[in-house]
Amino acid sequence: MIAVCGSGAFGTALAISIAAKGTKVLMWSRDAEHVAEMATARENTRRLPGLPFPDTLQVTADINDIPVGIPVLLSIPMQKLRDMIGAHGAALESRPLVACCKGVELTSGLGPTSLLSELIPSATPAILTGPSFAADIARGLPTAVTLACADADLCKDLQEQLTTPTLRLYRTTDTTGAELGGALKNVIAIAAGTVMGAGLGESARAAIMTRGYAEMQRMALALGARPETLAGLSGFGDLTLTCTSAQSRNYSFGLSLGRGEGFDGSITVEGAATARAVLKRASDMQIDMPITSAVVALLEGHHDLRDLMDRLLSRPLKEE
Ligand SMILES: NC(=O)C1=CN([C@@H]2O[C@H](COP(=O)(O)OP(=O)(O)OC[C@H]3O[C@@H](n4cnc5c(N)ncnc54)[C@H](OP(=O)(O)O)[C@@H]3O)[C@@H](O)[C@H]2O)C=CC1
Ligand SMILES: O=C(CO)COP(=O)(O)O
Repeated sequence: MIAVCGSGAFGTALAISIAAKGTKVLMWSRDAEHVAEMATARENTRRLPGLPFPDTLQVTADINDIPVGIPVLLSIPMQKLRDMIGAHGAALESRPLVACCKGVELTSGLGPTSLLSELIPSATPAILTGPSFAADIARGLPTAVTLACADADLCKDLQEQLTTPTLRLYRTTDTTGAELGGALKNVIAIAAGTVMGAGLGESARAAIMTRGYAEMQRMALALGARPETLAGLSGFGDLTLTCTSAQSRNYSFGLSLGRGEGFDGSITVEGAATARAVLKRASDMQIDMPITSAVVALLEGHHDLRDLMDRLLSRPLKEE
């Protein structure tokens, strides 16, 4: 048995996929009304409509229903994870906790596994990340992602528990690389969407993706990530998906920015807060991140897009 905390699009998709192979899954949400709705409809009509729950998937609004010791997947947006643990951490002690979110916390500069280690030292943190849209996972379309956990034996055990016939997990002990890949690619996806929304063309997007990847590597390697993790599913793989599909909320947010249109503020766009958190860390460490810096400037309304493109294009010429 496993549990999933958070019944957003991603938590629900993982719960459906894992339950569909016969594993018992208990999904928790803080919202009792939503839980009652899901229990009756046997689907999550609010966040992932049209994808029915297998019989092995149950829902609860009481986190204490989660049995002691079983692995818990935490699918809560990065900037909300501290609040969620603050309110419910006592029920999550002494067990594997698999962060299923992508970002860097604005207030602390920590990624999901470091934050879990700080808040629940008795638990063993892991992270599940990589190129995967919730709807694709829930529909049973073929998907491959990275599972990272510093405890190699536990990582192997979790890999077996969480892999399904259509959701294939690769494992690594490099939690730093896996979580930074997932966090940083969202910032570059906003930039890629902006370029496309502004009609600057696919060549410009390819440049943003490639130089964005260079930026991701500079930051991640300086923080101890392994290059092969960045080149894998959680880094290059997710960068490719997120910068090229309008299914991505980060990319779509960028499209709206580029077109000068508004964007629904209730939609989870992890890259916006992460861009600010990463830029602060980068400037403390004196790491050059011009695309991240341009995204932050755009978000804060300090410069318009044309001005920012001119700045990027007029940087000193250098070796690749
Ligand atoms: N959607 C996708 O395709 C993918 C998403 N991810 C990642 O998964 C993470 C979650 O995204 P996603 O599921 O799409 O987000 P959603 O916006 O769909 O859902 C967020 C969920 O978190 C819950 N939540 C928010 N704040 C709290 C809190 N303080 N306490 C308890 N629960 C809380 C929400 O509950 P409530 O409804 O009550 O507000 C909701 O269930 C993100 O980091 C994202 O990057 C990764 C891969 C794919
Ligand atoms: O992380 C994702 C795909 O791997 C989902 O991206 P968005 O959060 O931009 O929708």
